[in-house]
Amino acid sequence: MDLVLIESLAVDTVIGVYDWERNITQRLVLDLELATDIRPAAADDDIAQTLDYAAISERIQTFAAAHDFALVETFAERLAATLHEEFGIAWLRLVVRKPGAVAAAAAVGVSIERGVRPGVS
Ligand SMILES: Nc1nc2c(c(=O)[nH]1)N=C([C@H](O)[C@@H](O)CO)CN2
Repeated sequence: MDLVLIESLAVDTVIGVYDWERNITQRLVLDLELATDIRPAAADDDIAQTLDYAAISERIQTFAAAHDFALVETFAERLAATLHEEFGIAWLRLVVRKPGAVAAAAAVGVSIERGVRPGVS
């Protein structure tokens, strides 16, 4: 299985369960592994035959700006569904980190895998 990678993508969004978090934006940092077969794109040297990490990164930015979830769990789940629907991604791993949320930790967050890994039944 091949992967397109997006690492340490910083997005700003309204996120949090506490009252003081509802009127500010905070930074989330995302890592994504996106399953695809890169061979057709490589054979033809054609961006149209692969997952465009620039376009996906831009979509994630607009997603973050448009939503105001309480939980990072909800952010992750809804973003995974959006990327699956709009880009036809068969399988992905998404890590959402919220730096600074816990002072003693470098970051806290969630990691999810969604979809069916190509070649695995
Ligand atoms: N599992 C989670 N725990 C907590 C979350 C969360 O989104 N998922 N959020 C908070 C607060 O918003 C916190 O990040 C504020 O610093 C607490 N626990």
